Amino acid sequence: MVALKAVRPAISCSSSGFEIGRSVPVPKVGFVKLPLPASSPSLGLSSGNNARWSLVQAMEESTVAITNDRADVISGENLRQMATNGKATNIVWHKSSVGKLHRQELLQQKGCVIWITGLSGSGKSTLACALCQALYSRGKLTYILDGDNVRHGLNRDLTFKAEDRAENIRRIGEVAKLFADAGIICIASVISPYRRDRDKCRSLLPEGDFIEVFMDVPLQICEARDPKGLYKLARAGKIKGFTGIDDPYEPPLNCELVLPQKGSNCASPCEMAETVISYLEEKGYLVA
Ligand SMILES: Nc1ncnc2c1ncn2[C@@H]1O[C@H](COP(=O)(O)OS(=O)(=O)O)[C@@H](OP(=O)(O)O)[C@H]1O
Ligand SMILES: Nc1ncnc2c1ncn2[C@@H]1O[C@H](COP(=O)(O)OP(=O)(O)O)[C@@H](O)[C@H]1O
Repeated sequence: MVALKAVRPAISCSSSGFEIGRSVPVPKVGFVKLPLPASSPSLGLSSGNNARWSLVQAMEESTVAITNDRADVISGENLRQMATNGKATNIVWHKSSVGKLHRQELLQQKGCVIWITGLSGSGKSTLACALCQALYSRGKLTYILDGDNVRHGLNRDLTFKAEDRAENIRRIGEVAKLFADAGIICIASVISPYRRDRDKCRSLLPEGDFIEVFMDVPLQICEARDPKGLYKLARAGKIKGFTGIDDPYEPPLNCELVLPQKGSNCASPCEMAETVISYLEEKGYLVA
């Protein structure tokens, strides 16, 4: 049994067998103090005096859960972003009278993130543009976050080392979350080679709103395309740590859509865009 202590205003609740991924109902408005797991090798946590705590702001009938070393509101009022987090403390979410539902009503669509992952040259940017165009012609608002482009501004300080790639993906995931909250269909087109980094972005969004699309194109085809000549440079040793050559790419294990290369044939970008649009229609993202 783990007691959850309220800080302000006074509330309390408790849970038995509190584990990673388990959720706890929160009875009233306020802050709950959640113990992070006492011992979890995967999180690198230790027990006893080193046990860590996390403050989460919650409302009546919200549900709080611990995932990825972090406590968060996962249902009830849409307050996921309210968690005291990282190095920032004593921060309180300021709510607007115009919310996501109003914006979605205005746009006649639902905000979500379409996360296109795959090797360099697999066709991520081409699909992103085709999708943007096809949705635009249906009167739907999208915004593309392309890895190459974001690295010209927001992420210009980042290299291609694993930790910088992780930070690149974290920032893009957070920005994509804001676009989705704006009611926009956000299309992220990034190699995002590590499963863990992609899964963290998924966990930022409500269930269903992160739609992972894998460009399943073999390395030899991407390399033969080589539109920027980067594979050639990587093979010549002039670029170190190039994804697929001397840096890893971890394909998704369980994503929403796989756009496969069949032998030397590949669906056209427009056909691929239609596949994604059919998915959005089926899941209700193209209506408010
Ligand atoms: N070392 C290395 N490895 C992979 N890619 C490289 C590298 N150096 C530069 N580039 C170019 O950067 C583009 C990928 O940026 P991303 O932000 O999508 O990469 S990542 O998600 O952080 O791995 C990628 O663009 P795309 O070809 O559109 O994928 C490359 O053009
Ligand atoms: N569906 C497709 N069929 C054939 N060629 C494609 C397709 N999609 C993209 N390409 C070509 O592949 C190359 C890489 O596409 P790009 O979208 O830049 O990939 P990425 O963004 O993954 O690096 C480009 O020359 C593009 O014209």
